[in-house]
Amino acid sequence: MAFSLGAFSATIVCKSNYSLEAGHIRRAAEIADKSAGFTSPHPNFGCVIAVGSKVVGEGFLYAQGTKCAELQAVESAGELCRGATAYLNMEPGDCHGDHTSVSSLIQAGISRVVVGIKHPLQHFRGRAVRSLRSERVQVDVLGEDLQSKLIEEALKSCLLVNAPLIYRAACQVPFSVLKYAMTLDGKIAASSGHASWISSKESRSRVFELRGRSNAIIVGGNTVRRDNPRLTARHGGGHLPIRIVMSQTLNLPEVANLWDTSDVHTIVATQRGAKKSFQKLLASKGVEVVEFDILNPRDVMEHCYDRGYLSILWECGGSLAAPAISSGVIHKVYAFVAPKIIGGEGAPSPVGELGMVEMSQALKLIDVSYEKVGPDILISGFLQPIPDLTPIIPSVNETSAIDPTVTPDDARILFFYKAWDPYGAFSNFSPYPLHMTDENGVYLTWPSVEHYYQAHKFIGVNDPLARDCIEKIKSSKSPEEAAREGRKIQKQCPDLVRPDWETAKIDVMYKALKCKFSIYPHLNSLLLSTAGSVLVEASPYDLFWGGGREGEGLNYLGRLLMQLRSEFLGESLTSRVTQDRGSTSQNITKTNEIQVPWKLINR
Ligand SMILES: NC(=O)C1=CN([C@@H]2O[C@H](COP(=O)(O)OP(=O)(O)OC[C@H]3O[C@@H](n4cnc5c(N)ncnc54)[C@H](OP(=O)(O)O)[C@@H]3O)[C@@H](O)[C@H]2O)C=CC1
Ligand SMILES: Nc1c(N[C@@H]2O[C@H](COP(=O)(O)O)[C@@H](O)[C@H]2O)[nH]c(=O)[nH]c1=O
Repeated sequence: MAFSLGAFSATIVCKSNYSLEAGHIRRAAEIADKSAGFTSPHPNFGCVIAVGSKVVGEGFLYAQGTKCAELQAVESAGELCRGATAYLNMEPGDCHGDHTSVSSLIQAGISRVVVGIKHPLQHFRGRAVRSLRSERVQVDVLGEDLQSKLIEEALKSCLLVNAPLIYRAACQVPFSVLKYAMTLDGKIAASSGHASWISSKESRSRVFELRGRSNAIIVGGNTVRRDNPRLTARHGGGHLPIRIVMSQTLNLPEVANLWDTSDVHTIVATQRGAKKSFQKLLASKGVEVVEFDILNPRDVMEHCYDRGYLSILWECGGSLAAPAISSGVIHKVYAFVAPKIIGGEGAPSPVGELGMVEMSQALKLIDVSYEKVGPDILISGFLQPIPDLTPIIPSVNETSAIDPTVTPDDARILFFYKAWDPYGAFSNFSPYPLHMTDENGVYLTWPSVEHYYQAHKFIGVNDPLARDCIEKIKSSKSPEEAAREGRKIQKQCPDLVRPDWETAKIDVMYKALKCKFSIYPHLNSLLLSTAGSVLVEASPYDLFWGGGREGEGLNYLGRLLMQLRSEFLGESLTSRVTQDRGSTSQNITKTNEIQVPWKLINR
């Protein structure tokens, strides 16, 4: 949609009104932050539409796949959008190719957009800004087009809201926060190891909120032995992070709160080969065990990065906090200081041996905040400054993903995983609604392939509970919620799962993929544009649908997409292997024999 030059020039604002501008951007950042951690991992977007000082519309993204912040704000402002200014904490990513964020602003007649920060990922960076400008919408980016002390502060609030994404993108590990509660004399427990409680109820509620913003909470084996923690977010609703225990010895109790995985998943990270019998016991309780050659904080963080985590909260004691700090994976510290003295020469302190001998070597926190929480003081600050992304991204590793002409090895492999990655539209979590008939020929709409797939675990089961589960999954707000719901019910109520699920699931998936790539022309083109490349879902832990960390996964999602591509290209690979016109699962089994050896390629 084009605008007349007259309308454009009439909306040039006086840039001296920085206090107003900064206020609206800070509000966009504030509402963006409301969804932090709720459905992870996704960036936080907020949009405020204003006419002068008056806010006429607001919106924030709840999770990927839900209505974008800009569209919500436009809908709430209605006709008042015409000629108004939209304030965005971050440039939209439009990772699903639908461009709703940008087009909703343009179509509503927004004449100026103020952007807090450009998108941190290189393949999105500047794209939405260019699209808006090409439609003659005036775009001002903080720090580039607008500069002042107030603007700098507003820019900082935007950086803080998406700090996890920025650190993750720049450092190739998730954003990590070390949190501890200590007495005024610097102890995190009495010399007996007893620690409940040092901080006040108010402080501990604050910790629940911090947990709710994180993808995972980490503790060491000793904390499990000593405290038997639950590590859940109990502040009333919101996201529940998974729990990670780092234990070299696996000398852990057979019964522990963390082994109850009915609501939240637990991972035990350990040394390769440690106590196999205990590993089996954990597995029987639904706890995932991940072995590392040498267990250390950096490798565990790289593993978490591969799993797509944005933000980690370390709630360990000092002996684990020290190597985490010295290996450079901790970015921020939250210290709750209680006005209590416990004494005790052997009482543990928050950070163990760092090898420093002079005070001048001490690590100095940056951007320190002091806050009174109940009777305690919360001191927080960064150990590493928020990275400046411009020169760092893309990293060498990212280049091959961004530019498909760059190949990591001889064969051309396109990895996809998270929905906002360059080929993220191939992910089942990318939010493309499917319109499909059910077994009675009735048209139904599924918000994503993931919703469809998860619900089909329970379809055809003659039990009203199964039908309730289907409805619950179908109405899940996001693909992540649908996945969580489907997996949870499957685990807790195996009787509700259709008996043929293991043999039917590939056909169910193929049907959903075929619908997705048939009804969205740009997805169809994207899939066809990959002809000649091997598609691999880079999921490090789903060894059926994904490719695994080192190629140990079966990559069925990648295989089905390649099969679909062949079908669309009219050169069915399977028909060359076999004339069998049977089910997809039969075809795919035969196709296995001629798969490109992508597993040989080291990512
Ligand atoms: N006030 C507070 O905020 C907190 C207090 N605490 C208290 O602190 C005490 C426990 O402290 P602490 O033993 O330091 O804490 P942790 O148990 O959290 O960390 C140490 C344990 O981590 C495991 N680990 C795995 N990899 C490493 C590695 N590379 N380096 C070191 N350890 C590794 C080991 O488990 P394994 O031995 O199984 O191999 C080790 O014993 C308890 O008394 C607890 O109550 C704990 C957390 C917070
Ligand atoms: N003692 C202590 C903390 N300890 C941390 O909290 C964990 C217990 O969590 P949960 O079982 O979920 O209540 C414990 O294992 C340790 O990691 N935290 C605090 O905020 N203040 C405190 O005084």
